[in-house]
Amino acid sequence: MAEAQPVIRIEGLSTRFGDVVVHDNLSMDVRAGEIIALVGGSGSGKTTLLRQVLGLERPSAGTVKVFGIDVHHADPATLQQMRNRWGMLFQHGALFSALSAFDNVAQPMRELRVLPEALVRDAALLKLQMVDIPPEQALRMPADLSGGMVKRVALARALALEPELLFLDEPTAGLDPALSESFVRLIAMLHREMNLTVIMVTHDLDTLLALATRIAVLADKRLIAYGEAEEVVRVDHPFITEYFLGERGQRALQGMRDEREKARAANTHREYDHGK
Ligand SMILES: Nc1ncnc2c1ncn2[C@@H]1O[C@H](COP(=O)(O)OP(=O)(O)OP(=O)(O)O)[C@@H](O)[C@H]1O
Repeated sequence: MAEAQPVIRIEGLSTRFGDVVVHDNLSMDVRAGEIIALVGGSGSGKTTLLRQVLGLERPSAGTVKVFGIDVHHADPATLQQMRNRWGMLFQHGALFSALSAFDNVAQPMRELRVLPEALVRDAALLKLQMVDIPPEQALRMPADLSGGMVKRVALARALALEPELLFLDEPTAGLDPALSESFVRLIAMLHREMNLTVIMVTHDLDTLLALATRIAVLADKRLIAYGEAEEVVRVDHPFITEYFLGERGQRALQGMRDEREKARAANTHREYDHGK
């Protein structure tokens, strides 16, 4: 059977700023339902790549297709339609400070100019509820919200148009470990329930090992590894050794293995119980 078309296809992408080459002939696919973590050292070109996939920046060479459409050659109407099919959570400037939490989430729906206000209201409250913001908190202004709440409202906003594809730029940056963990659980739940494909840039090992189905590692202007965590850590490269195999990395990897073992044991029990 032919494989389904990837949600994102990057082919032969090169980026240079003046004399500085950031990406050199980079290719990668993202399949429906995956959670891809994009990692790499500072300045390795992660944010630039994300912005290129979103059509905000043009690469010097190569193509980026999202939903099978070339992002950099789509006409404005097509690009707008594509934008309505993806959501993004930026690390900074995630919310409009002059709008309440509710209005921030409602805004992408209002911009469509086709939905009746009653529907916008219900949908915005539902999205806020999904991220655990109760209706009585919905009219609070961003300045009055905690960092964790701002992230959750921004996530609700990214999900406002029921996207198929979600971009996350450092989703847990600035959150303490407990809040990070609950944010990770929230993303995992939304991924399952909304059939999302997710691509995230993150420095946080615990986040990426808990969520990513595949990890893409950018270094030396190339994708030096792209695969499941256990495959990636076997690639012999100084960045991978330093990032994944230091003390913190080893601890996070062990945590991931323990979680998977627990899930496997729970599944085996379930199958056994069904079989009885
Ligand atoms: N518009 C631009 N003009 C010139 N140079 C740029 C521009 N945008 C990015 N760069 C350079 O491209 C390189 C990659 O930047 P980018 O922000 O994509 O890296 P990153 O991997 O996201 O880094 P970090 O983890 O520190 O955020 C850097 O050297 C940066 O200075």
